[in-house]
Amino acid sequence: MRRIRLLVFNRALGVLDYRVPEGVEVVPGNVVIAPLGPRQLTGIVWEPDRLVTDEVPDHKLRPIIEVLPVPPLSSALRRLIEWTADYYCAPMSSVARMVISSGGALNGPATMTEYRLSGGIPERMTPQREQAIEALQGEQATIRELAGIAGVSEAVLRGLVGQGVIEPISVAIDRPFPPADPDHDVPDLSPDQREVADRLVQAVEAEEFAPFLLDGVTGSGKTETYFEPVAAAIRKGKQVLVLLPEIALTENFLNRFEGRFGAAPVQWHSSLKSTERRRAWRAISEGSAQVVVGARSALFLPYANLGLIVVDEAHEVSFKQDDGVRYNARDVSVMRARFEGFPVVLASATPALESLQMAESGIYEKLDLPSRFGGAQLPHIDTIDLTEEPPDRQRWLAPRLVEALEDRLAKKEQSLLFLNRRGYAPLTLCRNCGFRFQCTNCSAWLVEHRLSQRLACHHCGHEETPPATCPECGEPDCLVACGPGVERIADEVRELFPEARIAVATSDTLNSPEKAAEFIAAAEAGAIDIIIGTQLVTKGFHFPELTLVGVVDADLGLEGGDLRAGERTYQQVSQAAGRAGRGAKPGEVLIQTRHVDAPVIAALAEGNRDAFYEAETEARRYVGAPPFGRWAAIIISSEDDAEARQAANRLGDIRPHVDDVAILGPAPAPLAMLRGRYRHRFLVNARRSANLQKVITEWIATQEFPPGVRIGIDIDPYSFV
Ligand SMILES: Nc1ncnc2c1ncn2[C@@H]1O[C@H](COP(=O)(O)OP(=O)(O)OP(=O)(O)O)[C@@H](O)[C@H]1O
Ligand SMILES: [Zn+2]
Repeated sequence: MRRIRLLVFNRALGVLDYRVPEGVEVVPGNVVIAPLGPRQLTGIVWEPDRLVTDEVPDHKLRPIIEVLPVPPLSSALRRLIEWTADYYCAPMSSVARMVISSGGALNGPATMTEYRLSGGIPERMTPQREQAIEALQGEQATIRELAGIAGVSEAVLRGLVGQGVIEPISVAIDRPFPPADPDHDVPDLSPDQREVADRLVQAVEAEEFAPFLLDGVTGSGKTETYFEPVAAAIRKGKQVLVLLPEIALTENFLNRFEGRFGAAPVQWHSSLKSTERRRAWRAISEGSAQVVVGARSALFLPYANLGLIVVDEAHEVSFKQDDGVRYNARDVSVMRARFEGFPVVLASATPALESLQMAESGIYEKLDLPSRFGGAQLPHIDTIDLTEEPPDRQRWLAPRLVEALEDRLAKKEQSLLFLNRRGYAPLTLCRNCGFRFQCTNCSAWLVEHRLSQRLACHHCGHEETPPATCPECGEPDCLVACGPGVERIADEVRELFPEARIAVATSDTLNSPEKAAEFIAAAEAGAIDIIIGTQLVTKGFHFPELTLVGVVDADLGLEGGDLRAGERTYQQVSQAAGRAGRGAKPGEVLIQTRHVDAPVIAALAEGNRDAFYEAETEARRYVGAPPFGRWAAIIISSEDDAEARQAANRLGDIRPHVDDVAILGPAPAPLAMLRGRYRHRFLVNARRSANLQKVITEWIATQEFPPGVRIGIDIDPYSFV
């Protein structure tokens, strides 16, 4: 009688015991199918002593149905799942689901049908058929892809299939990825780059846990530098994961990767088709995927043989997941490297204070690239005090910034205007009665998007068409836009410089890898004079002709009760500034602000990074914020406000009184309603000595909540809404 314990992908079911039938081999980490009533469920075999459950007597155990044909999850990965669940107060099943993130991959090898020319000739030739036959010589793909290649409709090709001119071929879906060649095109590194690269290569060869902070100024060539340890890992037959914060960056990265290694890496992100997902998942789990580049979700995949993780732009907020398992991929990367015993590189020009602190206390090894590659200079930075040099009425660009733009246009150089606000205007109101357009599901204003002619909520995605009359007072043509978004800045630029070629770059306009690639190609080819963009364009891009960066509103991020506002502003503005003057010509940055004396702005203006970090460190030490203490946010939400408030108050009444842990609240969350749910919040501030997770889990566990109430726990939060 062999009993096994399963972690199943259903939080309510949790942990279940089963019997292994005669002749079936099972080891911990196997993914299996088991019966539950009339249904079937998927589970992972776990060590029984690490998962507690009420034991079912032997005679009641049902046999599992099948062991799925995928490699068992390694014990290191199982430990990572446990650690992540514990640290982020999340159910293990939810973490495990991020590992098994392609249902299709679990079913073993599969085939699909592709088509190619058979050599036959159609009974009747038409111009389109002729065109197709000519274009498809030597091609093999799906009908849809072939239609794209030939520039004819799918119907034309189906007609040719009917006549046997095009024939179906069965191919394995999971065909191998082209191999990367570590010696394909090795760059000449600068002496600084060489030193850093050598140290990292050495660490890869040592095959031991080693965390690095690669601290290099914008344009220092961090990518070329970390490609060397990537090459070293490939030579050793180890897999590599490169995490990028944004899908828009992938295209740029892919080109550089292909140039260096002669083949594209394996990609992992949310826009993959399900066949691409399963192909990638299987290659990753079997070890044939050498280098994977992906968004944060790539971190939990079951790599057979990982030997290096690089987290590029490691300070980026997008590594933090804000729903489901609220993990930070930067921090979990370090844990994964530790469990599996390999180096991890956090690369950034503006590291998180936490990362710098780890380096200072000797836990991370710090590697520096203090100057730009190829002799390019860091840009000259200046502030524009909007209280002294204001723009004209209903304008947002101060005269000095307009002059600078004009100057670049005359010199045929590129400019970038950075404003971290999508759409046309963040608020629309009625001139007659003052009515403000608000989201019906959230306590947030609707943002006008003029290009797509809609009012949109940036929190829940709710959209409306702007009405012709005010919904409150019925007055026609009375709506006014308040404040600027990037679209409005674009209008202003168009009016000022009708001849300029401009591009708006946001997640609305660059919403697919193809569109991002098109934008990058146009910008690199000098086909854009002025780029107007959100934080999306501040990271990673390298446009050599770009010599002017205008920060339209540096104060924007400083508003509100965000505990990380200072750091985020510093990072965003420096990253934006970092796009200027990366080529031969020097760069200039103009920062528009109303608070020239604010420490962040002053540090930015002086280009004095240390001053900013010192001030921020002191401020954090004073309030016990990370890295000196820890924060957690607990959000209690319900569709019924009274229910949410009562649940929060009851929880508040029984709050634990523990040394070193302060529990603030409950209070309505800054975003008091989100997606139709009312939200009340506790903020927990703990010293490092306290066991924050234990205090929170035990506290929450003492209460039963009505079914409509949800409790969200966010450890080390980045979002304070
Ligand atoms: N050793 C090298 N040989 C040739 N070109 C290089 C080398 N190192 C860097 N470059 C080039 O210099 C430019 C800047 O490098 P890269 O974009 O990697 O900088 P970065 O440090 O990532 O900057 P950021 O933090 O701003 O993204 C790129 O065009 C890159 O191809
Ligand atoms: Zn909304």
